Amino acid sequence: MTGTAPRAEGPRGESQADVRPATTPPPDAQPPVRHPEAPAPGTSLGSHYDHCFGCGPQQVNGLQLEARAGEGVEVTAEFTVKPVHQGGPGLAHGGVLMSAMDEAMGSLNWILHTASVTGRLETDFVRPVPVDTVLHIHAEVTGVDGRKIYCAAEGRLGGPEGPVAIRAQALFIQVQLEHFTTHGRPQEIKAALENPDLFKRVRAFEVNP
Ligand SMILES: CCCCCCCC/C=C\CCCCCCCC(=O)SCCNC(=O)CCNC(=O)[C@H](O)C(C)(C)COP(=O)(O)OP(=O)(O)OC[C@H]1O[C@@H](n2cnc3c(N)ncnc32)[C@H](O)[C@@H]1OP(=O)(O)O
Repeated sequence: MTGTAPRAEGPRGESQADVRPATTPPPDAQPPVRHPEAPAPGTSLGSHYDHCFGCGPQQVNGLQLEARAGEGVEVTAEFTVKPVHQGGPGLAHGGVLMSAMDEAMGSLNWILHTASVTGRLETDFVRPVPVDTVLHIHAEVTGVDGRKIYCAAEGRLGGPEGPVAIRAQALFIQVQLEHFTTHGRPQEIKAALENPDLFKRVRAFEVNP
């Protein structure tokens, strides 16, 4: 009996011939460029939104990730795994670890001076990550193709040179400020727009990309 061959399609319905890992830059992607007004290497990037699960200081059960600018189009960040982040007993939840990688790669926006959101995120979990561990994350942009921003990140245990526990690749898509104002719940958008620093900072990306 001959079975039906599985459909050879990519995540967005591409044919097999077009399938390439969606988070790997195509050969004609441009190398990323550090924006001239990007924060100086070593500078803390701060939170893009106080209530963000990834970086918001007011989100007490969030990740409270603090990223710093690197020399290139890269950032470093430390994530301390707390009991509230558990999956298995005494171990970090995989989805929480993915969030930390997502947030670290999202903070590359400040280095490129653009606003972008995650379109696709792929993760390899290499080692378990116990509660109380500090995950040392390094994230970088690997290529830019129009609105598509290709990123990669690693999380290491015990120090920036420690063993790799998690690897991620992502495709971020550049968006306008209206992405947030159109889709976000009105009460949070209103409050965010009343924060003039945040609004100016993000709007500046569109005026001076
Ligand atoms: C006043 C308030 C102020 C607040 C402002 C704060 C700003 C702070 C600055 C920065 C924020 C940083 C935040 C970091 C947080 C961590 C990051 C997250 O977790 S973000 C949340 C999770 N992600 C989403 O919710 C996206 C949901 N998806 C969408 O909204 C759309 O699908 C979107 C925008 C991603 C794309 O939609 P389209 O209509 O704009 O564009 P199309 O044409 O569909 O895609 C453009 C290209 O990208 C490819 N593409 C899109 N998604 C893809 C996918 N999943 N896989 C492969 N390719 C994909 C497409 O094939 C297309 O490629 P081709 O130009 O034709 O070559």
